[in-house]
Amino acid sequence: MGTIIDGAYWAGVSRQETAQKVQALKEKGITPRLVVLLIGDHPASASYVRGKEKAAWSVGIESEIMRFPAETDEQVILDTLDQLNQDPHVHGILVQLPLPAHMNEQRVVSRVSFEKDVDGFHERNVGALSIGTNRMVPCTPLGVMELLRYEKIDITGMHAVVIGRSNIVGKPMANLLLQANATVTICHSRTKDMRTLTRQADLLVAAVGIPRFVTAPDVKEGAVIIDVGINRVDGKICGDVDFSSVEPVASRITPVPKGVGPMTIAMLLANTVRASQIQHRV
Ligand SMILES: Nc1nc(=O)c2c([nH]1)NC[C@@H]1CN(c3ccc(C(=O)N[C@@H](CCC(=O)O)C(=O)O)cc3)C=[N+]21
Repeated sequence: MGTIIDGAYWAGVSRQETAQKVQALKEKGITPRLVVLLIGDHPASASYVRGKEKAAWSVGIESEIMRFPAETDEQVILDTLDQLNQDPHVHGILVQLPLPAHMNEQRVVSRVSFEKDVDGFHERNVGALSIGTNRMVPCTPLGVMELLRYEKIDITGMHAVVIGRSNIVGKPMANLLLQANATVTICHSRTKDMRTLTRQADLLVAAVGIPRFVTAPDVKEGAVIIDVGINRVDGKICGDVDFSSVEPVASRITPVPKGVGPMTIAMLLANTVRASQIQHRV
């Protein structure tokens, strides 16, 4: 039976560490500040954004949500970002994704100054990660690495298989695992005979966005299973892993909810503090 990794617990530990760093900054007269841009009225996005704001205040980070109607001109968003980039009281900027279809996602995301890019989506931060000079690292894969560290799982030499190749999770996840000396395989929608690959995984990261995609026959006995999926099925949230069939085969497994999700939020707060430190050179 796999031990369940308690992401909600570890996120609390991480938030406490962050809260102490916020205190230290405040003693120097610096109050970390995060601004979240929410464009359109995607209901899930609105709820995530409120969760982020609440978490920020809980560690002493000031947070503000700027809301824009879905039909807003992209130029209005770019101008807003230029202003926020200039504002010395703003340390972190996050543009909630997905954006309305008429906007160019990479253009908008890369308009955030790379020093305030707490999502780590700016081209410059992406490039830094790929050459190992990490600056801002995307929150979800960073949260996975923190979970592995907290759980004392040494991935050196492990065969890590990542399912999914998105810019937000799959690619940065593969880069971080590689930096930690895992042997990394990335699977995706065009991969042939995926099961043969996933069955070789000592560490399997599921980031496909398909509910219960990974089932017991995809998994090697004793593997560590990290479920990054957040899917809504019949009003309930479930992961990319079929938890009930996979859990008995795994050595450790993250649940959904209360697995990687809370760590993502905790890493957003940690990145905001890091951004404040970098901008004030402390
Ligand atoms: N620029 C940008 N950055 C993001 O980081 C980003 C984004 N856009 N767009 C949407 C996705 C989604 N995302 C989640 C983070 C935490 C939970 C989370 O903590 N979920 C709880 C459950 C919450 C619930 O019950 O609804 C859990 O897994 O336990 C979920 C989803 C961040 N995203």
